[in-house]
Amino acid sequence: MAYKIENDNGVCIFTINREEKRNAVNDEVMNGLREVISYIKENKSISFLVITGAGEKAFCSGGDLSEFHSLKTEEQAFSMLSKMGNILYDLATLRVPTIALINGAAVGGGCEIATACDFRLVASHAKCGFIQGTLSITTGWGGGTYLFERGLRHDRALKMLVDAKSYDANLLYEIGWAMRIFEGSKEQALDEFILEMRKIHPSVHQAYKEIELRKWKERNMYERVMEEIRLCAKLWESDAHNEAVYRFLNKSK
Ligand SMILES: CC[C@@H](C(=O)O)C(=O)SCCNC(=O)CCNC(=O)[C@H](O)C(C)(C)COP(=O)(O)OP(=O)(O)OC[C@H]1O[C@@H](n2cnc3c(N)ncnc32)[C@H](O)[C@@H]1OP(=O)(O)O
Repeated sequence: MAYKIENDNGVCIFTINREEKRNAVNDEVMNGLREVISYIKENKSISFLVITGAGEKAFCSGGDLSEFHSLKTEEQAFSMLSKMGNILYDLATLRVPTIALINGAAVGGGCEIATACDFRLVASHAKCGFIQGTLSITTGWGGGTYLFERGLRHDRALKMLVDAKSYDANLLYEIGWAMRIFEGSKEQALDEFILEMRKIHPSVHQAYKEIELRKWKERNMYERVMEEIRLCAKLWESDAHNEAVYRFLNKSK
């Protein structure tokens, strides 16, 4: 199965389980994310959602280019991008705190998933970046909009997007994208973080999130995410994008 969902005493852990593809997101993973979001909405005993990837090499390498490369037109691209864009919006607006447990590289859409989460705990060896520019596209799942809302200095957020390269963990911490860097096992890093969080009643965590989400509603967050996705869909059908994806998929041949 392309994903795993576990409930560890009120902490719901979603693991993308496609190590051989560096945990790239395909339709099955998207449907899994939908499933976990619905589960949390219906199950009030869940206090946290954690997203992570299988193995140590990658948290998530973004959209599965071998599957999504068949989408050629703007409308075809928009249909896939907006499906994931809606899922990420639902994730970002969940009542419970969300934690990206970044066990390895988070690039492209993987970096967008992490940015849509409230907290980013980053393994010291992990490199993360919005590398979409190297594929002649922009962030296609709303990640640019979330990044600009995350309180990073504007120049640092913008530079992270236009650099289109991966940053190491120290730099991610320095610019304020990573909340914490960890050495050793991700399970231990998560346990320590959850232990601190549990000192405060879940209703308090949820009340603070509500305050932030109200701000987002007033700032038309959903509409802005959809406009971002439309921009990416337009670039998706360009020759430059098609050629870049072809090069990636044929790099070792
Ligand atoms: C679609 C939405 C869009 C968005 O909105 O942002 C995107 O996400 S665009 C996709 C952006 N992602 C990429 O461009 C892929 C980037 N991948 C990498 O840079 C590297 O794979 C890595 C994540 C840094 C890991 O490097 P490494 O450990 O050296 O692994 P390999 O590169 O050798 O990959 C192993 C294996 O996995 C396949 N792979 C990796 N990422 C993807 C992907 N996103 N889609 C499909 N396949 C992917 C890679 O092709 C290798 O396959 P094999 O050669 O068959 O072993």
